[in-house]
Amino acid sequence: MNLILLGPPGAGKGTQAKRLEERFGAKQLSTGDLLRAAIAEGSELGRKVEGIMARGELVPDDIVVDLIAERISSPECAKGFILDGFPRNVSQADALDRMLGQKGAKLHAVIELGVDDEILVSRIEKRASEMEGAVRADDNVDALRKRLKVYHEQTAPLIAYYGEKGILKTVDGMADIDAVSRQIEEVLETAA
Ligand SMILES: Nc1ncnc2c1ncn2[C@@H]1O[C@H](COP(=O)(O)OP(=O)(O)O)[C@@H](O)[C@H]1O
Repeated sequence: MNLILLGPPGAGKGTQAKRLEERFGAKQLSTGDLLRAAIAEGSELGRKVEGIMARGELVPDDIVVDLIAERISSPECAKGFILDGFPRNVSQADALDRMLGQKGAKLHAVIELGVDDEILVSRIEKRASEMEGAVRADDNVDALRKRLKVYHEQTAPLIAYYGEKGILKTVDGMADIDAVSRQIEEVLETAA
């Protein structure tokens, strides 16, 4: 099962990706998590992306495309993958298409979690206040606004991109976590 979870920051992609991982044995690949791990390690890559991420901007395509290309063919993805945070623009989606073409693999579905901007801002503020000292560098209101702007300008066009390919499934991301999971299971049954 090869899936993409699409949706704005704070839509709950990570939470649903973890649940899908348990359910199907497919591997969650979160570019945000991979980049944060590189920063935590203090690697050259981490140093390169740290400031960009803190500002809520996108890191260069070649960096995230390489991160994904490396993992998608690894044994951990033997049962498939759940992409969370990638692709984030059309050029990344085209790169993914080429990668999958080379492997002879295909995407089963792209699941869009639909959420209102206002609800997102309050979710992120809540996340920031709950995490206190451990807050992510980009979980402040300015960076969030920037991330939402980038989402609308660069990532939202992927809704039409995958809609045209006939593999887009939209669920209501504002429902509670279990209800979102159930909706995803339902749309996957029809996608199989
Ligand atoms: N596919 C990607 N392309 C470019 N930058 C990315 C990508 N994935 C993650 N990032 C960087 O990591 C940051 C955090 O991403 P992520 O963890 O997915 O959080 P969120 O969905 O809450 O914004 C982004 O704002 C961006 O700087």
